[in-house]
Order: sequence, then C-alpha cells, then structure tokens
Amino acid sequence: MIPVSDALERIFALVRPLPVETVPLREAAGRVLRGRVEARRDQPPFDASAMDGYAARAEDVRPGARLKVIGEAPAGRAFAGRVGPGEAVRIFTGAPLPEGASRVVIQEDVTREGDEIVIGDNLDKGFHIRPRGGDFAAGTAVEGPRRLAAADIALLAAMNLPELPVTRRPEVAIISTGDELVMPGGQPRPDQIIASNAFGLAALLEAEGARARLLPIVPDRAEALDQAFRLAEGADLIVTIGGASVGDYDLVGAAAAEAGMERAFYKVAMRPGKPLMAGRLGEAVLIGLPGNPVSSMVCGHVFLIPALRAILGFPPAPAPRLKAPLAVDVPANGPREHYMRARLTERGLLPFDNQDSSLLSILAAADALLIRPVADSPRRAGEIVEYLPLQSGAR
Ligand SMILES: Nc1nc2c(c(=O)[nH]1)N[C@H]1C(S)=C(S)[C@@H](COP(=O)(O)OP(=O)(O)OC[C@H]3O[C@@H](n4cnc5c(N)ncnc54)[C@H](O)[C@@H]3O)O[C@H]1N2
Ligand code: MOO
Repeated sequence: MIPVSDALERIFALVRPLPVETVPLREAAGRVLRGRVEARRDQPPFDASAMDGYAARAEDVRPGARLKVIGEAPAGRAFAGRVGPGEAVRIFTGAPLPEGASRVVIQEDVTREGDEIVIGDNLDKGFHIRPRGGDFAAGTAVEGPRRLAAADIALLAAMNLPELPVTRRPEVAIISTGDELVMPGGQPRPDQIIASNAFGLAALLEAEGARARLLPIVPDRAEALDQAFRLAEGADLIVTIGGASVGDYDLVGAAAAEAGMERAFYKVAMRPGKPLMAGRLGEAVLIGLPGNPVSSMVCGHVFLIPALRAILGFPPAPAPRLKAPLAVDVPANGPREHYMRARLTERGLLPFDNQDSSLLSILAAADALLIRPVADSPRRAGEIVEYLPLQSGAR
C-alpha cells in the first residue's frame, strides 16, 4: 500500500497533456483554453456615452445654461461634426462621444425647448463617459490553462475572437466488470445487481470536460477483458471498475498486464478505495478502480478528476481541500486515509454513522468527504479538519 499522495504523483507521471485544437467560440464554453489569446481591439473602441442625454463641453454645463442642439448620436452612428462652445449633441447610451464634447448630461437634468436645452439646477456630478479601452485595450491577454466559464466567453467574444485554442476533449472509456451486473433498465436475475458505477463516473468526468464511452459490461473472464481493452482503443483514459481485489474472479490486474499495461502501483492506503491500480496501456492511462460503488466514486474525486485536469493541461494538483470544524467528536483513524461521507451543518462537518463503501444513498446525501489522515488521533468537535466538497442536489 502506498500513500494517496504517492499514488497521485505516480498517476501524474503517466499523464501527457492532450494537444490543442481550434474551436468556434460557440463551442468553447467549458473547454480549457490553452496558450495565450489577445484582444483584437480596444473596448470600448471610442470614448462612449454611458447614459441617454446630451454631450457638451464640460465648461458649458452649468445650472441655467442654454445650449443649442446641433445633432444626434445614437449607438452605432457617430455624430460627424464637432461640439463647439454653447452647443450640445443629443446622445444615447453606447454612442461615441462627439469631438469637442467632454461631458454627458443625463436627459433627466435638462429641459428641452425646441432645438435648445436648458441645464437644470440639480445637476448630477457624473460625466458619464466610458473611456476608450476602459474595459480592455487591444493586446490585452487571456492566458490558459483556463476553463472557459460563461463570463470568459462573453469577454473573449468582446475581444473579437471568433475561434479559440482549447485542449482536445479527452476520451474516457469506462469498463464495468462482473457477472453480477446488468445495465439500468435491464432484466436482472435475483442474484444480480444494476451496474451503477460507470454512470456516476461518466457524469463526474463529463462535468469536468471529458467525453465518456461506456463499454458493454465485461463478464469475469480474462478473454472478455482483453476484448474490452481492445474496444477501448483510442481512449486517452481507460477506467475499469471492479475485479480489482483478491477474489478468485478479480481478474483486471492480470488481464491488463496481459494486454501490455506497465503497472505503476497497486493498492493505496485509503478507505474506501484500497485496491486501486494504475499504469499506461498503449497511448492511454489506465486506472483500475475498486468495484464498491462508493469506493469507485471516491476514487473518481481523489484520482480521476485530478488526472483528467492534468490531461486537460492544468498543472498537476490534488483535488482542492477546504477546511471546516468538526460537528462531533471522532475516534482515532487507522492506517488508511479515510474519506468519510459527511454533511456540512451549521455546527460543522457531521460524518454519517454508517460508512460502508456500498452505500450510495449516503453518498448522495453527503455534501462533503471529510478527510481523516493516516493514524490521526481522536478529534474533538470544533477542531478544524479538511474535506473535499461534493456536489449536492440539495443546493
Ligand atoms: N479478502 C478480501 N476481500 C476484499 C478486500 C480485501 O482486501 N481482502 N478488499 C475489499 C475492498 S476494500 C474492496 S473496495 C473491494 C473491491 O473489490 P473489487 O474491486 O474486486 O470489486 P468487486 O469484487 O468486483 O465488487 C465489489 C462490490 O461492488 C459491486 N460492483 C462492482 N462493480 C460494480 C458496478 N459497476 N456498479 C455497481 N456495483 C458494482 C459488486 O457487485 C460488489 O458488491 O473488495 C473487498 N474485498
Ligand atoms: O477500499 Mo474498499 O473501497 O474500503 O471498500
């Protein structure tokens, strides 16, 4: 058994970031920007009015002043002339400030009389001009690696960048193993169960930007596994589920070795998730997860997501941990790092009493994995501990 941190390092050593491809802006949301892109123009590209009103020379704007309206500047149609002394231009939000003007008076502060305006007594102090380049200047860079959120897409669109360099989407092949498994919606015999892990893992990985391919369930026979590895060809990451432990039908390690995998490690000092293994199989990283449903999902959070992020081009890093107080006393921990399903309550992290690694109902009710370090001493309520946040349907 090796520590979780060692296992993660060895997985990172197997990873090669995927190449970059160019995609249209409309398809770039959620993708990982790579390299550096630069704004093609200033934004705003001119000094712009921030309000509907009148543009004039600042020195002419005094309570009671009477100015002659010499033209109009709607957004998208600049006023061609120049604003001289005693003059104003009717202007609208987003329009270029006419030459000569240095202030915009909002229309609420003037009285219009034919082709003249009279400035009111209670003038607001604002000049209401957005300076050219005030948002960003031409050449302003956005640097990857960066996962493109909606706000990034809006910014890059404003920078006039119709295409973006992003990491090619990682392909993940997920192989469920076990004679006892039947796909959801299938007809399980009384001695069978529904294959759930691949679906949870696919959801986890796809939320992080992968494309997951669920291969047909593999029965507990070496030839069948070998065939599955061949079906997985082309994937950047191959994830097997189950058959990782020491039972007579736990064949994944041997079959992967037979298929040519160089194993980087087997067995990690963690709970749940001990019989984890990893290696390289051809062009792919192969990670073999334990079959227990919660073990496979916890390994998904602790190993698969960080591995996927490294494949996407982010610097290798463990899943970010947060800190919170314990809501209750907890006993000493044993020789494996324990990831305990917990709820984040007002008093702090409250681990569930039953931590059996088969209980998906408790995983779905949890919004955190409380992390107990190897050989940690007993901890009292109120002590600060680390946890991994989980997505919870309740929020
Ligand atoms: N004698 C020992 N027995 C076990 C040990 C051990 O050290 N010595 N380790 C235990 C631990 S810890 C774990 S974790 C499991 C891991 O076992 P496997 O990876 O070999 O998984 P399976 O035996 O194939 O399955 C375990 C359990 O999970 C169910 N399963 C499997 N795949 C799926 C799936 N895709 N969807 C839903 N459920 C799945 C399977 O039916 C079993 O109930 O080994 C312990 N045993
Ligand atoms: O390592 Mo197992 O996942 O504890 O149940």
